[in-house]
Amino acid sequence: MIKTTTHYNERLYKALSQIHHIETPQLISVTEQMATANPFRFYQAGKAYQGERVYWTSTDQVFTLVGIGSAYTLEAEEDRFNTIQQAWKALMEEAVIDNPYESSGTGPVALGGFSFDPHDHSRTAWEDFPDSKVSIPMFLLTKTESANYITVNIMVHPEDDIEDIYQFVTQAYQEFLEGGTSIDEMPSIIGKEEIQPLEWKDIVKQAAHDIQSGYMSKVVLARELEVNFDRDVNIVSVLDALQREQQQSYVFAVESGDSCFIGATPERLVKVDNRELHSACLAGTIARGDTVEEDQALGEELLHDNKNLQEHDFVVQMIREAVESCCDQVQIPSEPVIYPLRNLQHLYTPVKAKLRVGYTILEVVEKLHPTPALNGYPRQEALSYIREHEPFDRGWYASPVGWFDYKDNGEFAVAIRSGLVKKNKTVLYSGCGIVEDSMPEAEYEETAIKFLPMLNALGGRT
Ligand SMILES: C=C(O[C@H]1C=CC=C(C(=O)O)[C@@H]1O)C(=O)O
Ligand SMILES: [Mg+2]
Repeated sequence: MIKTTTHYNERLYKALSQIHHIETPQLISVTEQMATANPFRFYQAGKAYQGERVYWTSTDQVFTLVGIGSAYTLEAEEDRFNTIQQAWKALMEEAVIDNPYESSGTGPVALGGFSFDPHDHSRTAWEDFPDSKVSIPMFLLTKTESANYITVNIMVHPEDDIEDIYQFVTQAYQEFLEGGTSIDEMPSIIGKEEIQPLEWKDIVKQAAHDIQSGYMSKVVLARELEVNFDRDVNIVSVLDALQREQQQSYVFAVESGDSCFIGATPERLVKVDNRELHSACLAGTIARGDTVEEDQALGEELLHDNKNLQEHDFVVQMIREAVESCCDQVQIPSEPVIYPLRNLQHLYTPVKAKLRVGYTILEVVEKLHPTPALNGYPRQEALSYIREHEPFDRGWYASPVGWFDYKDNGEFAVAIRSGLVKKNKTVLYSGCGIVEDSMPEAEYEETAIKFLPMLNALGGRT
């Protein structure tokens, strides 16, 4: 249980009292430090806000955000990154913020993400997820290595009664802090189906051929795996399993309407902390070995394999170009290293730089997305190819998912190794980089391994 203090209620009341005769809605945000906090219990306690919860933890698993409810939601279709940035800026200029803490990710924070391709509107499964959606949660838990914080955000409207809001928030707050119930058991899998695997191999063959003829240099092609359960999927138990099993990965869940987009991705798009920028190139894959020797031999093979080095190199080239256009002191090692995960190992090149004054994290996201790790190279040719040949809408798969705060710090991951959960049905996504030497069967096997993190967490290991 988390203990709150009277002091906090006083600060909340004081912040609310600062609102007099407003003509437009205004955000109030009050942050308090907590002695202890359990992110899963906090998430579970927010059950009444199902459809408006977000979970996020960084790859080192020492930074976690849990958002419950929505004080305000920003969505945009046209010029989506810029439109959201402008709306956010306007909202922050008017906001009443009481946050005595320095920690990034406290105070007003927006959590959410974007679709892969706003020009692909063959939605179907993705009707709950617009092209962009970030929310400022009503209740935000921020857990860092050394401290826990709770931020309450409230949008006050001109006609609102301050006393009513105060009563509502303090009561809801107390209920939250009591914590949720224990984690439910996972339901059982009753059916599992790979969607059109043979057709997918044909598309891969065709793509390798089109690359050899010079249409483009690389394209990432994905496929789907449908999993059905005897009852509704319990999001917290999947998060719990992902977090235990997938070290070195961002574990996330974004609920929207009746659906939840969930996964454990190793791929960072960008992190900005006090203008220090980190990005990553992660592409090129091989299996893990059964013994240490076999594992190392596979790693060595990957580090010298031309096909995988090529897949990786397109990512490095493009990210370098994007980062150099908005940063100084860009540092990118000339050779990749191995990034080991539970089920596979990748080629990895870290990127570090100093973000120039005047650039926001969303501007960087716009420049970087989609990288050739999930799209291809050149960008437009690969995007058109995916639109034309992949027989489904990617929705938010392979897209930026993350957060940013009012001090312009934030982090976005690339949401791969993920799936869309809707009640008792889940669709998983897995893709791989096709270059001129790609072999359909080997790429098929690679996507099969990439399904495993989600499949295992759902209880579907065979
Ligand atoms: C597109 C995916 O992986 C990308 C990230 C790392 C390695 C990849 C590869 O080797 O093909 C992919 O580019 C996915 O997992 O769905
Ligand atoms: Mg690959």
